[in-house]
Amino acid sequence: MDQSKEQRILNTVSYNAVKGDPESVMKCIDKYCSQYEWAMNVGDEKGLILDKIVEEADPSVVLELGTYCGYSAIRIARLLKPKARLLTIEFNPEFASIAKEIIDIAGLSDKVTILEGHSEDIIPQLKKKYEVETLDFVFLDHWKERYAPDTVLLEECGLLRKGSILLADNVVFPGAPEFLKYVRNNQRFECTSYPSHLEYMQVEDAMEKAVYLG
Ligand SMILES: CNc1ncnc2c1ncn2[C@@H]1O[C@H](/C=C/CNC(=O)c2cc(-c3ccc(F)cc3)cc(O)c2O)[C@H](F)[C@H]1O
Ligand SMILES: [Mg+2]
Repeated sequence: MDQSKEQRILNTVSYNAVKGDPESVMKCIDKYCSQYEWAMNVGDEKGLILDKIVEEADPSVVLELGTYCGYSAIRIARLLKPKARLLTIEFNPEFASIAKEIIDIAGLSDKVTILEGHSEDIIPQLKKKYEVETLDFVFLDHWKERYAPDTVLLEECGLLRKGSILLADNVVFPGAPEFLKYVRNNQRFECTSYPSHLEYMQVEDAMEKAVYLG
């Protein structure tokens, strides 16, 4: 049976990237996905916005929803201070195993833990099973209609504290209208829009930052 697109992305990374160099892994994926096969990585344009927001936040505990091939996990983890860690949730076993290998090639396995399963099952386990107190930063990039319910779940589970930052990809395309409605009409969140473009395309997109005010 011929390989999946995600397997081909792993092949190009393992063949062309410099082991232990996150930047070269990112470049390799961006080059492949802009020249050969489009894939839903946050990409280099929105990635730069993500970088700035992560650097400004300098988070110790990060949660990502939707690992996919691990591109944004690498993008975030490469900026984290030594003791900081990133937990990323992925329910597709093929994607989880490909992401694990790509994150390992980037040399970031000590900072990144892939939690295999459904966000709505794993989020309630973060405190007890994964020793999380509260989350400093959450990157939402999974199924778009799950952004809002999972935000409510994070709050209900006591995982957000004053100043916790939520950053959501694709709020324009494919779009996350319920999420935008929820956070923008909620005085417990301070929202900022970051207009950009869909990864590797000219199509308009944006990311939304929602800071939890407690
Ligand atoms: C719902 N709970 C989940 N728990 C754990 N893993 C999950 C969960 N839900 C999904 N996953 C996991 O998270 C990933 C899903 C990412 C979804 N992303 C997109 O759809 C998405 C789509 C486009 C896009 C743009 C234009 C176009 F023409 C077609 C597509 C662009 C983007 O940047 C995206 O992020 C993964 F695949 C899935 O297993
Ligand atoms: Mg996305």
